Amino acid sequence: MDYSRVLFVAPYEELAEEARKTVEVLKKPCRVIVADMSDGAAAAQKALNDGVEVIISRGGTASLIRQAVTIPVVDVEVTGYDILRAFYPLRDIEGSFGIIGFPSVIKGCRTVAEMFGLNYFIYELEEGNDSLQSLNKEELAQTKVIIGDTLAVRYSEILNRPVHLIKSGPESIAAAILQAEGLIEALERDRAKTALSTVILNAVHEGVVTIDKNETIVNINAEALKMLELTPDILGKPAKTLFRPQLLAGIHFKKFTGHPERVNGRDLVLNLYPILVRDTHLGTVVTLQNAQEIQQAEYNIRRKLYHKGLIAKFSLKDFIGDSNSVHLILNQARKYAFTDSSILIQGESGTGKEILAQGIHQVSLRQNGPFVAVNCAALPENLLESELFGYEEGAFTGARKGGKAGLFELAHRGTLFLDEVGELPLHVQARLLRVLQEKEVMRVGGDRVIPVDVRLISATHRRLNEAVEKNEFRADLFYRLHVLGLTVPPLRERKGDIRLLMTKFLHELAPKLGKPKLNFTEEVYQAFENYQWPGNVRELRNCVEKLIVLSETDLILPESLMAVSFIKNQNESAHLLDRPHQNPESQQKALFSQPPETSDPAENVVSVQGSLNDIEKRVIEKVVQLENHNLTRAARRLGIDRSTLWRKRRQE
Ligand SMILES: Nc1ncnc2c1ncn2[C@@H]1O[C@H](COP(=O)(O)OP(=O)(O)OP(=O)(O)O)[C@@H](O)[C@H]1O
Repeated sequence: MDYSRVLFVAPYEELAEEARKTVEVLKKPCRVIVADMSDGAAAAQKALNDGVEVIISRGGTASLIRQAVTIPVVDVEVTGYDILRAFYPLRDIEGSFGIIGFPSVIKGCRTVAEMFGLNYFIYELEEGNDSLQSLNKEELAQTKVIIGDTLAVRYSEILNRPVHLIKSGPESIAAAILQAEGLIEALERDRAKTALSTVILNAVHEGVVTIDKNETIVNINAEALKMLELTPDILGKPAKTLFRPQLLAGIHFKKFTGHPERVNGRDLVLNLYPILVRDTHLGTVVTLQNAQEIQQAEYNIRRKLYHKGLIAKFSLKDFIGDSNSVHLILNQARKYAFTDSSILIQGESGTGKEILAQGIHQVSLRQNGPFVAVNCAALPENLLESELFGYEEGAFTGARKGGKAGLFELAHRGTLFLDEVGELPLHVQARLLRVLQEKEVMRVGGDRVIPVDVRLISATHRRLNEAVEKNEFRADLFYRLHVLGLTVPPLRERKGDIRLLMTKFLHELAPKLGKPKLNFTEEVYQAFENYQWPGNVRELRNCVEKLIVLSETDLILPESLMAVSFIKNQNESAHLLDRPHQNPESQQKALFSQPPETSDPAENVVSVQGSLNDIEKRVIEKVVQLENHNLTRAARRLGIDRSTLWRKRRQE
């Protein structure tokens, strides 16, 4: 114990003397001064500036000091020994005694006076009112001697009687000093705890504000001060200076987390925790987080976890073509890129719809965000919903522990590309519509909403407006997806692009395949221009690649076309080369034998030559055509899964 931390204010010299002796015996550092009543209080106040933390005093002086300072004041209690010591020498005095003092002294005195069989009267002083105004004059007149504490001694002249002071003995002084020491130790422990929690509170990255049960701010950490641009004088102010009263009203027994709120002009996310001690609400701890920082962190996590495959590879420059329609499409695409509206790209399979979607993302304001693509036809129906919207742990059997973020969440601040959007089942369409309206997703099996900022680009090879008419696609969703539209014509309608595409693909692929000098003959160019390309640019690219691989000289000759899958059959290739202006429909039909279709398309292909694969492919295409490009129905009719159908159509 530091010498300067405990001050003993003795109201009379003899007590001071006794205190000094006790201090020496106990070897406890304690400064002792003599000062009575208001002088004692003034001395105590002054001592605060010297770092005194506990004061010891006695009787009325102790009461006055307690009123003057905020630090703990220990009373030198009047013990039974002290009272006995005071009464013993007076025990043989004839006549009555007066006992004047504060309640703590009176009680013991009464017991001792009765033990000695004395006549006595009592005058009890009140804390804060130590006047003798209501003293009974008659009683006083019969009294020979007064016993009391320092106050009685002070009034001895007015009382006009001998006054015997109840002095404090060494035991009570020692008890007070030890109690003061205990208080200093408790203060130390308290300080250590406070220092620890202050360090913890200031080390956390969140703002923390503590409010007591009277809704007063009692603690605020450095981060909260910084976040809200406040100074520490906010302490002691009502909580409503910072928070809406309604916000705190409900926080008595239940924590409340993730609450977006504007505090002191800043957008924050608040968590409120009630402080409960044995079910009694003692206050609230509010933690504050910067809404933007949370979003950024969430976004970084999303990117980190799913960085693979979330980047757009193609730019608009990769969309090759010199026809008017291609120029028009690219022009529109560049304009659309600068908006945030949904885009629907329509066009046959292989016309480059995904290249356009990626290209738009690359020039859009979201270019640094993720590009997430999903093929709605390639995913089994039962998986589609959880893939798009994510799921919470335990949402269904086999759901991953901790749940899983959906593609919408992954595409946050970026673009989500829904390929084959026309294949979305109706119940998923309803959910998608809600997400687009609310701009937030709820994971499957979850109950919290997650705000998402996603630009949607969809693509379809179906005529979606016809699907709407047939009630296969929701009209409201169609209009939401089709705010802006792009239609990519099939390759057969822009034959002028064929030569350019052939050359580009040749220049891109031939060096990679170790045949940098390779060229097409004019006849091959023409044959390509004459073909109808049902698989569009994808098919053309694959054809070029195969021709490169199969070529044995530096020139690709018309004869090489025989080896290409779509015209593998010699008759067919001759047929295609001979009749360049045939329309696509009749050309498709030509792939099937005569007589024309019966009710079961499979019957139409029995006589078609070629490998089993070719025949299967033709059956599939025929059924897809008969089902008006509705892949779900086509798959059902073929007796295969929708995703299998999608895979088979893509297979070479
Ligand atoms: N205009 C184009 N320029 C260059 N390559 C193209 C073009 N159009 C298509 N391609 C080629 O065709 C392939 C398929 O393109 P993409 O996947 O964008 O077509 P899609 O219309 O989305 O097809 P699907 O409807 O079957 O998904 C691309 O990988 C690319 O090689």
